[in-house]
Amino acid sequence: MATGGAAPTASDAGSKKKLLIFDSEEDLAVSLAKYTAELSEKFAAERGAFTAVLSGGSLIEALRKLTEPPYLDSVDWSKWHVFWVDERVVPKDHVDSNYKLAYDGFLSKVPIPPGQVYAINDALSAEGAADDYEACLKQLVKNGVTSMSAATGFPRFDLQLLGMGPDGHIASLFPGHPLVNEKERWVTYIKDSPKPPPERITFTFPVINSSAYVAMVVTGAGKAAAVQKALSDKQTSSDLLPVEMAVLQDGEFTWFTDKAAVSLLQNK
Ligand SMILES: O=C(O)[C@H](O)[C@@H](O)[C@H](O)[C@H](O)COP(=O)(O)O
Repeated sequence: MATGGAAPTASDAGSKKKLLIFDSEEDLAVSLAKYTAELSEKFAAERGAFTAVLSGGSLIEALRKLTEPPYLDSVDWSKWHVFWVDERVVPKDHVDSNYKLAYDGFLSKVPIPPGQVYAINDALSAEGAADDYEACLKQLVKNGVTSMSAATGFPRFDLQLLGMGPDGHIASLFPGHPLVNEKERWVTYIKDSPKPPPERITFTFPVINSSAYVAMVVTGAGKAAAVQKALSDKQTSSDLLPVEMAVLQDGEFTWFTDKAAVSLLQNK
């Protein structure tokens, strides 16, 4: 059931998957800022750090309310540690860089200490950058900045803020690509991404699925078919879209959607 006004619809109450449907992208952005600020406060209090993972794409625009009052002043930005779930292997000032996208739209507007923003090493090859990023994560686990999941043996990020492509991909994990089956690596690379640019590094499913919280931010009619497949009651185990493989081991997964994105769902 869709709701009127700014109030979201929550289904699956009680389970660890939630579906929020907003009337507009503006309402979604307001709610996403509140959700993220509350988790930042929770983890800063509990562990003295907040590890936030960003994707590229439209997500960064959806985070814009965090750069405005009240959050600009009320969030303890000094506790934030920022990572990328995937990054294109291009220079950091390149128009395709997810770092540049996030910097221009979000990071340049909030006082996160620059040493706590973990961009890829853009001087390396895709393979080298993935190795380097994984080594950086291992160091941060040792330092206690990033938690480990006792259940999975993979790092447990506090919040992963993810988008989904119209084909159901998340991070740089694309439908039918062998990388979706990676079980050992924390970070890996792809040189034949169907979405340009072709060379990227990406978190693997074991890392995504070890998260404490995931916000899956999906808007627009172009995503409706993938949302329908992912959220319809008739789940099949074969031929899963990457977004359907995002199943948290011990965490809370929240879909932030708008009406267009859920327009093909029967039971809203
Ligand atoms: O580097 C990337 O390409 C992104 O991280 C990618 O995984 C993105 O999140 C989705 O493609 C959704 O992008 P949109 O929200 O722009 O559709």
